[in-house]
Amino acid sequence: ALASARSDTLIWARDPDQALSIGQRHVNPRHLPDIALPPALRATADFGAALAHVLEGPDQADRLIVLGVPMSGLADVCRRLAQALPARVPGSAPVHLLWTCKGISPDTHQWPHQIVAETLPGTAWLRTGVLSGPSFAREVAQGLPVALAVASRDPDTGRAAQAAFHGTQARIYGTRDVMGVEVGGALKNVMAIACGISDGLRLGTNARAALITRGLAEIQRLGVALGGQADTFIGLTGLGDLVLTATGELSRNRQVGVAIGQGRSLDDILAGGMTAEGVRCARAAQALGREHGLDLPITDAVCDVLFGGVAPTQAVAALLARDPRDE
Ligand SMILES: NC(=O)c1ccc[n+]([C@@H]2O[C@H](COP(=O)([O-])OP(=O)(O)OC[C@H]3O[C@@H](n4cnc5c(N)ncnc54)[C@H](O)[C@@H]3O)[C@@H](O)[C@H]2O)c1
Ligand SMILES: O=P(O)(O)OC[C@H](O)CO
Repeated sequence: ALASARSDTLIWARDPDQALSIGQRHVNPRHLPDIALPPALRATADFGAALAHVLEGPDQADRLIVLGVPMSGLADVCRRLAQALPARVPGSAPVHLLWTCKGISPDTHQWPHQIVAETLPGTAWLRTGVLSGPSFAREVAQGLPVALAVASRDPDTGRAAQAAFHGTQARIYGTRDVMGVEVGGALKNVMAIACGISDGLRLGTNARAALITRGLAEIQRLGVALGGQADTFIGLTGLGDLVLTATGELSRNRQVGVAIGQGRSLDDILAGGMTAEGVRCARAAQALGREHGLDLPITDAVCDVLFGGVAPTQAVAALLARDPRDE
């Protein structure tokens, strides 16, 4: 999306073959082999060169770095940045740093913004935020329209993202609610697994709608307890991303759920190395819910099925057998 909006976009890929293919042949053979990437897109495997491109490039007005790695790689890339960033940035304009990952650290239960703050202590010129919302990479790479949100405590970061992404394809909305956006992004993956399980069991569209709606209530309950704003969860990064991921066939989290509902084992499904962030963050979400005394029944059911040896049909029966309550 960035490369179609501006011609000075450079991708850093740690694998030199990937970088060569993206930069020279404009194709990503590993993830999107059938899609032609914008011809102006450049790529490098040299981290220092990529950073210099941002810091020393001609357009100092809106210097933007987007970290497109999964949760498991976020701390690592931030540490690389911390080592490579100069003490004083050339020029006077700030550098804006966005991340796209959706999840919770399985070991420390940290949210992405907490990992960024810990590994990259802020300087006056580095402004940070999360880029999130309903966005299958394949559709974005095909040039189809997409609406996203950038959450940052610094409104300039939202404005920088708007300036960089807005074009014919993307709209970016700004918000200050970093926690709400990150909770929505992480928990919708858990709910997508639940919906996938339900669809794999052929429980019907009524059941799926119930899971989406009650799943959203669960996401909002945790998000508000952690300091997020209630209305964030009916926006792009809450309801929007939940609907996309719980119903869209391109979702890897949903695919995991469908395969489990059809009787496959988690180990077998993940053997090919697929990224399904909901699997890695479900237990952390459950633990955070317990810490805050919250009822998260769908998250509990997903954990029971993924890690507790509970059969999907048993988990559904347990959800239906819960005591009646007000909506
Ligand atoms: N794929 C999507 O449609 C999509 C859309 C929106 C948000 N997201 C979120 O963005 C994040 C990344 O998703 P993805 O699908 O691109 O994941 P991915 O697993 O395909 O990883 C993206 C790239 O990051 C690289 N990477 C991983 N760890 C790294 C490290 N330590 N250093 C350098 N590179 C590293 C991988 O090799 C890969 O090329 C996830 O948290 C996902 O939830 C994905
Ligand atoms: O393929 P998934 O399930 O990781 O979902 C991708 C994006 O998060 C959708 O917004």
